[in-house]
Amino acid sequence: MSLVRAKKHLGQHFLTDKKIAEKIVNGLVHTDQYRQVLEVGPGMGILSDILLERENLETFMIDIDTESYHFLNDKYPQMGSRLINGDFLKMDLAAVFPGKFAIIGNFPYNISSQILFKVLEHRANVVEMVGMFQKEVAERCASKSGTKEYGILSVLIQAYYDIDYLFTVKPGTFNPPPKVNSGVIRLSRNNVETLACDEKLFWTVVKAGFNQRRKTLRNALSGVLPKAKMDDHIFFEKRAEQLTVQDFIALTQHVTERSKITIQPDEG
Ligand SMILES: C[S@@+](CC[C@H](N)C(=O)[O-])C[C@H]1O[C@@H](n2cnc3c(N)ncnc32)[C@H](O)[C@@H]1O
Repeated sequence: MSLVRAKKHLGQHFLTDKKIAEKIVNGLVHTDQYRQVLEVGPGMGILSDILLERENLETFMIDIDTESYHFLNDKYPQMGSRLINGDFLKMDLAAVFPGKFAIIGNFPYNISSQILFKVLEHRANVVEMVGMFQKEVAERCASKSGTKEYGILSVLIQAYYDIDYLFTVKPGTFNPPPKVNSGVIRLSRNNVETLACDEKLFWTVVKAGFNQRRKTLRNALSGVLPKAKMDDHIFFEKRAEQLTVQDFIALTQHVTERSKITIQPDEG
C-alpha cells in the first residue's frame, strides 16, 4: 500500500505520533450522548485506527482527496459507505446523521473557520467536537472578552458550547511539518437549547460588531440597525471586544425591546 502524497492545497500535514493521535481521540468524553462520530479529513488514518478500535462508536469518515479515499478504502474494507470521498463543507450532515453525533479531526487549516461555522449551523445535533487547528485559531475560539483574540467565532462558539483548550502540538510531529504550532480543542454542547434572545439578530449584531472592531458598537452597527434602535445604553459606547457573550445576548434583547417601543406608535 503506497502512502498518500501530501498535497499542500488540501492542507495535508500527516500526524506521525500515535500517542498524540490517541490523546486526540481520548478528547471525546461525552460518548454516553452519541454513538456516531464523523472524522473529517482522515488522510492516512492515524486517528481512524484508534477510532475504529472503539466499540462504543460507529465511525464515519470524509476526505476530499481521492488518493486518501482509495488508500483508506483498501486499509478499511469494512467501512463501506461510511467512508466518503467528498467535501465536508458540502456534506449534507442532516441526511447522514438524523440524531446526535460528534465530529473529530486533525482539520485542514485552510478551512478552519468554515468547519467551525458548519458545526455551529448543526449545533442541534453536534454534541461534541474535538479537533486540531492552527494554535492561533484554537486560542481565538477559547479567548475571553477584553482580549485581542476575542472575535466572532469566540462569541458564537461560546454561546452554544463549553470550550476546553486541550493541548498544543509542535510542527515536528507532522509530515510534512506545518509552519506553525497546532492546538487541540474540545467543544461540548451546553444545555442552552436556544439563546434568550432573537438568535438571528444576535448573529447579525455579533458579526457586524466585530467586522469593525475598532469602532464603538453605535458606529459598527449603523449598517444593520436603524439609529432609532440605538438609545443611550452603555453597550453602544463600547467596542465589540468589550462585551461578554451574555452582554451580546442582553444587547440583542434590548434592541428587540426597543423596536417594540418605537414601532408601536406607528402601528396605532
Ligand atoms: C491535516 S490533514 C490530517 C490528516 C490525518 N487526519 C492526520 O492526522 O494525519 C487534513 C486532511 O483533511 C483533508 N481535507 C482537506 N479539505 C477537506 C474538505 N473540504 N473536506 C474533507 N476533507 C478535507 C485532506 O485531504 C487531509 O487528508
